[in-house]
Amino acid sequence: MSVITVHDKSFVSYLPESLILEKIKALADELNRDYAGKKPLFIAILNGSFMFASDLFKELHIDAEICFIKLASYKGTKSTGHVITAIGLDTDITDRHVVILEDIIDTGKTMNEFLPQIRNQQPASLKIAVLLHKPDATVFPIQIDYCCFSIPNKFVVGYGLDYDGLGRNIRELYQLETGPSV
Ligand SMILES: O=P(O)(O)OC[C@H]1O[C@H](OP(=O)(O)OP(=O)(O)O)[C@H](O)[C@@H]1O
Ligand SMILES: Nc1nc2[nH]cnc2c(=O)[nH]1
Repeated sequence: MSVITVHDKSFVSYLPESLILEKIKALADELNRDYAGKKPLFIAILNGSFMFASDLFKELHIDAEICFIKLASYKGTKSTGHVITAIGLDTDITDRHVVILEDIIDTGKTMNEFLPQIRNQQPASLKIAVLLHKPDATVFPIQIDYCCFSIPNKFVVGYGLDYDGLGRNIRELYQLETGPSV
């Protein structure tokens, strides 16, 4: 087990890159089957999902489009409770098969605030695919359609996820040594 320090906190190794990529490949296989002939539109939520979205999209072999929006609510290891849309949606999603890509659903607040905006635009279908889900931390009821890993309620960094701006470039996932995230 390796330990790293990011800012003032210690994190221990949790999910190796090989396992993350294996799960993403399995998810892509499922999406290739479920969305064949539907030309889905993937909406990736920046910043945290950039690595997940990139690795997943490379494994899709069907006709598919991707666009990006930027939502943010975390400061340090805690949710501020306010979800800010820093870059909004610039693509018409009416009658499109939409799949939202998120790195993590923790409290569920971000998704809970974003989903009504998407539903208002009447997509043909709407599904959510996440790399990580913390079921014990989720307080807003979100239906997650595709999930790579259910994880305990501990703050994680790496593979696109940050602690106060740092750690996104770490290839594997690390977990805070002690304590819950919120
Ligand atoms: O379920 P929740 O408790 O709302 O947490 C999930 C959100 O938190 C992270 O975003 P963050 O606000 O850290 O922004 P970032 O992606 O730019 O790091 C993550 O990317 C999700 O969007
Ligand atoms: N980096 C990071 N961002 C989050 N946003 C919500 N939960 C988390 C988490 O555990 N780690």
